[in-house]
Amino acid sequence: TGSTQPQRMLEAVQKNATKGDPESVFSAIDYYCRHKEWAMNVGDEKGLILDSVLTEVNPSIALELGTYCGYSTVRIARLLSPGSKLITVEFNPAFAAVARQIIAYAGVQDKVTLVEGPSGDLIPKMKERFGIKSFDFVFLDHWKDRYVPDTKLLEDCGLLRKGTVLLADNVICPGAPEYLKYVRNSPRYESRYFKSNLEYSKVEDGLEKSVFLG
Ligand SMILES: C[C@H](C[C@H]1O[C@@H](n2cnc3c(N)ncnc32)[C@H](O)[C@@H]1O)NC(=O)c1cc(-c2ccc(F)cc2)cc(O)c1O
Ligand SMILES: [Mg+2]
Repeated sequence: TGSTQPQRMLEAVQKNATKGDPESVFSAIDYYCRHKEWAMNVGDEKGLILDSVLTEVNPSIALELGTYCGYSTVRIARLLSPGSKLITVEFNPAFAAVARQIIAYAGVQDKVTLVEGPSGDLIPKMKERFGIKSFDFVFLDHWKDRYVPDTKLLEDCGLLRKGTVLLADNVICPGAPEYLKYVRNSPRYESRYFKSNLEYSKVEDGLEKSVFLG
């Protein structure tokens, strides 16, 4: 009955996943999006790269830009150590409403703070609103032409520290060419490209991992 695609994804989760089991939640979404309706989740293939970078970083405080329906929110939150937090930013209220339900169904809501609004407005308020000193990890997955301005904003707001890891989705498809130029040419970042495929497809895409050097 779900009239929108995000609502149909939520239905697929409620029908096929086990409440409180994050793995079953994102697996149900992957199955639905691979076999029924494509959707712009980071997906299972790039998701494995996300998992491995997260396990390496083990962030105490993480930021996600572009929640969409919460697929990567659940993937990230399930790997966080006890007491660690993920702040995720989404400006589309309809997407945020579905994401909240998927996050709750997975049982990771205690680790996640979903903030509704545009990243450009919210990033400057992070310190005061959430008492954050700096982020250990940032997952960029929102409008691709916001990657550079928001990275600069994070720098200017003192929200990055020596060693903060930025991981950017879609640097090939749809593409974030300005962002690749920025992090690859800047002496303040150590950057590496993880080649993969666009979610649920054979088209090339990849994740760019960039360590802020301070
Ligand atoms: C941008 C979206 C992801 C979400 O980001 C929220 N958002 C935006 N700008 C802001 C902000 N400034 N602040 C807060 N939230 C924000 C939005 O509402 C979406 O829910 N992601 C994509 O468009 C996306 C597209 C594709 C894709 C690839 C090939 C195709 F043929 C077609 C589409 C693949 C992907 O993997 C994506 O990630
Ligand atoms: Mg993406």
